[in-house]
This record gives sequence, C-alpha cells and structure tokens, in this order.
Amino acid sequence: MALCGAGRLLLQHPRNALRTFFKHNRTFCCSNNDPQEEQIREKFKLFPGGCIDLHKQESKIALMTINNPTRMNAFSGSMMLELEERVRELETWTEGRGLIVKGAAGTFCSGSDLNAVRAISNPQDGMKMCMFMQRILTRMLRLPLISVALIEGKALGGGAELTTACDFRVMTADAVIQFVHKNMGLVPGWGGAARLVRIVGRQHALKLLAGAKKVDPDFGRQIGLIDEVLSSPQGGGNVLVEAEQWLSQLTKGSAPVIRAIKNVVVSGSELSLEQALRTERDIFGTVWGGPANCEALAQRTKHKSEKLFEK
Ligand SMILES: CCCC(=O)SCCNC(=O)CCNC(=O)[C@H](O)C(C)(C)COP(=O)(O)OP(=O)(O)OC[C@H]1O[C@@H](n2cnc3c(N)ncnc32)[C@H](O)[C@@H]1OP(=O)(O)O
Repeated sequence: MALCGAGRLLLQHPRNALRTFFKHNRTFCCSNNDPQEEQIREKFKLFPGGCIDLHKQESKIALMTINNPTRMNAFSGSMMLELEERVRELETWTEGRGLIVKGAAGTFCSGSDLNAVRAISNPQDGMKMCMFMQRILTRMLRLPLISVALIEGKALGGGAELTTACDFRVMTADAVIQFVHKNMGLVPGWGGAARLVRIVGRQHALKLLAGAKKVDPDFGRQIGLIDEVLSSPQGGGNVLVEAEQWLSQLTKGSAPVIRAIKNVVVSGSELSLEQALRTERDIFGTVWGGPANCEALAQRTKHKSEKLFEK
C-alpha cells in the first residue's frame, strides 16, 4: 500500500517523531556500564534456579512464563537477570502487539526467592536489587505491547508487584493476590507500591499493603485491580486460551496503530500535560497517512460510493 499524504513525509523521519517519548524513557533503559549494577548482577548469578521463558507467537502476542515451579515460581537471582534479557528482546520485537505474563504449573509467582533474600539482606544489596527490578519492571510496563498478567494460584510479595507491571490483570476464580511485604517487615521494592496507588487509588492501596489483605477475584474486580475473572479452572489448558481471547479484543488490527496507542497512553499517564501533548502529536504523525489510515479511508470512500449507487 503506497503511503499517502503526511504519512510518507513523517515516516521518513520517525526518529524525530518519537524523540520526546524515548528521551523520557532513557532514564530506565539499560545501564550496563553502571558498576553498582554490574556488582548486583554478579551477586544475582550466585543464586541460580528457574528461568523466564518467552514465546513470541504467530498471533503477535508474546507469552512470558515465570518458570520455577519447585519454588512456586519464586524469582531466583538468575531469573532476575533473565527477566532483563526477555524485556530487552520484547523492546526490539517490532511486530509485537501483546504480552501475556503467567506462571508455570498453575500458579503465578511467590515473589523473591527467600534463600536469595536471606543472602542479600544487607541494605546496600537490597537497594541495588530493588533498583534493578524497578528499572526492569518499568521498562516492561512501558513496552509498546498491551500486556496482561494471567494470575492462577498465588501472586505473593514481588509476585503481586509483578502483576501491577502489566496493563491489565485477569485471574482464575480461586486465585489470590497478596502483598505480603508487611508480614516480612518490608514494603514493596519492585515498584509495586507506586504502581498500585495508580491502579486502585490511595485508600485501597493502603488497605492492601498495611492489611496484607488477600485479594480474591470479586474484591479485585471491586477495587479495579482485576479486569476479568476467567471461567476456566486453575491449571486447565483453556486458561491461556481464554486469556489470549480476552487480550486479542484489544490487539486485533494494525500493529503500528496498537503500538502507537500504547505509547500515547504511557506518555499521557507519565508525562506533564505539555510533554504528553507534544508526544501525542509526534506519535499521531507516525500513523496519520500510514497504511492503516489510508486503507481505512479507501474503505470508507468505497463504502460511500457504493451507498450512492444504492439510492
Ligand atoms: C520485594 C519483593 C519481596 C518478596 O517478594 S519477599 C517473598 C515474599 N513471598 C513469600 O513470602 C511467599 C513464601 N511462600 C509461601 O508463603 C508459600 O510457599 C506459598 C507460596 C503460600 C505456597 O505454600 P504451599 O502451597 O504450602 O507450598 P510450600 O510452602 O510447601 O512451597 C512449595 C515449595 O516452594 C518453596 N517456596 C515457596 N515460595 C518460595 C519463595 N518465595 N522463595 C523460596 N522458596 C519458596 C517452598 O520453600 C517449598 O519448597 P520445599 O518443597 O520446602 O523445598
């Protein structure tokens, strides 16, 4: 499809169009040369176990699986490093539209591996682990993909925080989300508190954190933390099919348009109004006159002329 109008001009200079947005995003992009980061990466390697699987499906919806079933999918140190690798892969997956994050063996994630937590419990290492995970989960939330956490079984501690690093959350009828940090003498450290307040508001966030309150599907729907309760049972093969059907209602259509929509929503939710308007304008320019816009216009013109002949 030949590009028409502004689309051709602007797509020749997409870099200019998105400079505002990605300059904002750079604060969280890889800081490989930071010696502190290198030090905590070396420490993470001392705690192997489990993996983060990533399958970029034909449907252009990627499936990320937190896979450490003997530890209820707790995050080992090596899994934190793998999460960074998978997010980096998704940042360059240009035809992607969606992302489903789930746990292996019918449960979501039980947070940090407590064995690793015990070993890096000094404040300095704890802060470095937090900074590392905050940075990666912020990048995951900002991916130009519409993301959903598929929650079966338990999402506890850092696992509950991980659910807030997705755009949406769907859960099976018997699943539970619980910010257990208070019971550990902690507060969220992977960015979960900052995101939770933005999702459910200040009062509900206080109840979930100060009360370490268990969130079942009904309460989750009530406070806006949960977007859908799946009818398929935990561990059943259809859970993933149902979650993908739910997500595909938002990801069908032109991938560049879907990715542009996610980008304008991210910038609208994070930047000042003035910056967000500038970013929206720049991103608008990348789709105005693009293939999907031209095709839609051609369809409507065709439809209108057919209607004229009908009369
Ligand atoms: C900033 C982030 C801070 C954090 O995330 S701190 C960690 C917060 N998470 C937790 O406190 C959850 C600890 N786990 C539990 O409460 C229970 O294991 C859980 C998830 C309710 C499941 O209970 P059960 O169904 O009875 O199963 P279980 O306890 O026997 O667990 C099965 C095996 O999984 C292991 N496991 C579960 N959660 C883990 C974790 N976070 N780190 C390390 N190992 C963990 C557990 O030790 C057990 O292993 P094993 O069979 O005894 O060798």
